[in-house]
Amino acid sequence: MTQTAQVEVFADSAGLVEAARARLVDTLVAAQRDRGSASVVLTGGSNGIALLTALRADSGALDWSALDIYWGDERFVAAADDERNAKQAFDALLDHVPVDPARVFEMAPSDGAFGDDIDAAALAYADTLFEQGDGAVPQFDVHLLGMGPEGHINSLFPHTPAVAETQKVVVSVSNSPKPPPQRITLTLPAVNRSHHVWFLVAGEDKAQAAAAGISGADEADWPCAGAHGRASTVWFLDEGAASAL
Ligand SMILES: O=C(O)[C@H](O)[C@@H](O)[C@H](O)[C@H](O)COP(=O)(O)O
Repeated sequence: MTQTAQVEVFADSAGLVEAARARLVDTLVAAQRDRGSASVVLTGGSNGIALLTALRADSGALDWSALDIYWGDERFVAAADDERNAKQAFDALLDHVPVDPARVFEMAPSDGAFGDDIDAAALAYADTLFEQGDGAVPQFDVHLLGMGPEGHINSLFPHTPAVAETQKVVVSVSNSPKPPPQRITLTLPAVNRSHHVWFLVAGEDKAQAAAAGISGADEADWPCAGAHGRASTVWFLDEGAASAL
């Protein structure tokens, strides 16, 4: 069932990142205690990566070896390209903590197993999700989301086929309005399998999108409005991003 969004406002981006870090550790540790393992979907962007840097410094009682790690979207570039969300995540965190490599599920790069066939790479990620979820997208414990000023989340941009997708759980995007143009992204039906969906949003330029997302605008206009966790939807905002609420 979709819950009402919770809104948490902090003085600055450092404050929201630290609050999200602490709550993420608590949520994942609780899932590991209850089920033996936990799962998280990572996001790119400055706040998403700052959260990973913070986790490297303090991950409390989190058992890194019992954590499944996914990505909500990826720039379809070469594996070594600094634009790649996964590369940034390895640099900030994953190269420095004892994750189980078999539990880290990256989207393919443009020089990987599928070469430049972005549709095959997107299909392969859907297969990975179905394998891990026994035939359905896993019910992720936490799906983290950054957000652009026009309300995009993952690589779901306003008024695009990707944000309107209702069947496929992973799609390719070949003309992203924000570079790089080629991306792979989870769709809203996949995001919305998550127990918790948490937005990490800072800056006054995001205020209108945050207000639209929180008040339940049309997701074609504001893709952020279409993402909901089954147990919680939390907006971690700084004062600038909260200024239009
Ligand atoms: O290429 C992209 O699409 C961006 O990386 C984007 O998805 C990012 O996550 C958000 O724009 C939030 O970014 P900030 O956290 O830096 O505001």
